[in-house]
Amino acid sequence: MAAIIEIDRLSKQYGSGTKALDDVSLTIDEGEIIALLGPNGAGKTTLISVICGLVVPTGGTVRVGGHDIRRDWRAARKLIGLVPQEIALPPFESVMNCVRFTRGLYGMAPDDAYLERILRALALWDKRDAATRELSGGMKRRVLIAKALSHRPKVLFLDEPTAGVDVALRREMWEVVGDLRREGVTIILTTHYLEEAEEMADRVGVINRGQLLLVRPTAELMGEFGRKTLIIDLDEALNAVPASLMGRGLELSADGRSLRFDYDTRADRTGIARLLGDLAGQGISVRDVSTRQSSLEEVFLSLVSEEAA
Ligand SMILES: Nc1ncnc2c1ncn2[C@@H]1O[C@H](COP(=O)(O)OP(=O)(O)OP(=O)(O)O)[C@@H](O)[C@H]1O
Repeated sequence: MAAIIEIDRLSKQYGSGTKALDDVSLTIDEGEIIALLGPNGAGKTTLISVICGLVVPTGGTVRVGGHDIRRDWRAARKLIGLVPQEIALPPFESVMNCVRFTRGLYGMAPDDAYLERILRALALWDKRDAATRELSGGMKRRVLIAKALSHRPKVLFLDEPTAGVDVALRREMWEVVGDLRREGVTIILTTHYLEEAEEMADRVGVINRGQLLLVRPTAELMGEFGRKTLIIDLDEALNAVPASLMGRGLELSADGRSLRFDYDTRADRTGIARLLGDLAGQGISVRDVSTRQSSLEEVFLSLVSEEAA
């Protein structure tokens, strides 16, 4: 797949001395959805702002559709739509006029047929003549998306699209993003919600203190998190894992009273039934079994705290 965004060794140090981006490199392919995860102040908004030409980097380069964002900013900007974190709309303007106006800012000829399509897709067509102050918070957010799409960008940035919105609305936003992807729009979103990244993104990038700690396909990450641990509490303590059960990845606790067994939840055969059968065959009686699973949340937190250490 062709690369649409190429970020090479990007850094940004603000005048205050804060290093918001530290040597970030990332290539994003056309049509993919990538979620950037990271705690407050990690540098997510700065990264988006640099790509969109709103913040000047102190080092490195960014190309959008092959155009350098600094030397060739006009061509790069045309390919980009940005949905900012803050909702700011002219309160007395109608929805349709807002969207028309934004399209005009990009120097594009009027195209009401296209704008109708996006307003319909965003379930705003019925509200096209309403003043924006009459809309609910969720509708306002969708107007921001309509504005960002008004010039038919190839790349859409969503900066915390569902911050502070309720569960139903969050699901609705996810659907909108899914529809955009089907249209071939590349989407980069920032979020604090791991569930959101899981639900929508092809790849997840974790940013902390200006550094991109990892970028991995979501399915691959989820695959890792698909691993579970079975904890088997024993009636009587063992001194060691029985020889006949060696090589199965069993781990005995320090007090000898429980065994841990890692398995893949998605495997056809997890090996649990056989293991329990074999334990019984060895005359080892089991008092209780429980499972635990590390979530994306835990892995994310451990990554971020390792960095801080
Ligand atoms: N205009 C600015 N001047 C000085 N420092 C800034 C400016 N904008 C952001 N910063 C600092 O840069 C760092 C990264 O901020 P940024 O807004 O990019 O983080 P973020 O990951 O988007 O956070 P959040 O999740 O809270 O939106 C923070 O330490 C922030 O205080």
